[in-house]
Amino acid sequence: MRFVKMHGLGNDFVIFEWKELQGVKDIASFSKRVCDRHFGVGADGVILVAPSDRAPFAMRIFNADGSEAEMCGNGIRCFAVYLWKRGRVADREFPVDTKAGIIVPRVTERNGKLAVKVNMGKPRLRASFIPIDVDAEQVVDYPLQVDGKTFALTAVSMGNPHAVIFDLPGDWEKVGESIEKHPLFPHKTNVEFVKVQNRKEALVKVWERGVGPTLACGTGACAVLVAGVLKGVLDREAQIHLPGGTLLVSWPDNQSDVFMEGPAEEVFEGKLSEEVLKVWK
Ligand SMILES: N[C@@H](CCC[C@H](N)C(=O)O)C(=O)O
Repeated sequence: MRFVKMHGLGNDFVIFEWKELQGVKDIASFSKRVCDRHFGVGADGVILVAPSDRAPFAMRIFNADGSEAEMCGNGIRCFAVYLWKRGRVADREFPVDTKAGIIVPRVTERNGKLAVKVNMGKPRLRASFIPIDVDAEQVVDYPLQVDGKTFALTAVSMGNPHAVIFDLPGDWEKVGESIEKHPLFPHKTNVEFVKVQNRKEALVKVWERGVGPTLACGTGACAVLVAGVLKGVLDREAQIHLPGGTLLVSWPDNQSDVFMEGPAEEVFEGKLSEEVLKVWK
């Protein structure tokens, strides 16, 4: 079973072709083992290049704990570069079928390296779409009690749920884990902790649903920009600085789609050993 290891700003993925996984009965436990950094290849997620009846390809993304996510911003940049480098798409811009709808990446170049600008679609702000069990049209600065402290939370869905907090507590990993599993979020949530540097730049740490702390999160960076605009603390285009590097995100107006641009890099190709595969077949 062949795979390709890729990353977007250190948020790393193992990419498989759909047909390679036909014998795998339990994709959740397969993904968990593949992502294990000691007993597997090691990654934040597994991405499948799958068939679609409404786009040339569908992207499926499984987190390191085996759960399936609706979308992945860094993942879709890797997905686009993977297909483009292999001549599997004719144009630099093409639609990709995801569980969050059709998303459109465009392969570009920055400083002689491949990069991808992605039309990430519209942010969903209604509480019921995120979903978050709060009786409100939009959830901006909702006071959430966690471990005896109160955090002002803004909820945004970029196809997947995000809880954005404009604060960076020392124990952000512990707080992130508690919010991910908070009963207010029926599908759990990703959590972003933000320090605004100025109206065009923010420093962000991410606790990802189904993974834990990661070096970057593309959908998270988009959610941060949208939340920052709603709160009036960020401009409509800003650099979102994550531990693994910087993404450029824009949201031209409240009715428009969100755009995200950043790099994606292939690291190595490999083959899973028969010994490991036996467990799932
Ligand atoms: N790292 C991703 C998001 C991956 C899915 C996420 N953990 C979830 O469960 O929603 C990104 O770059 O967007």
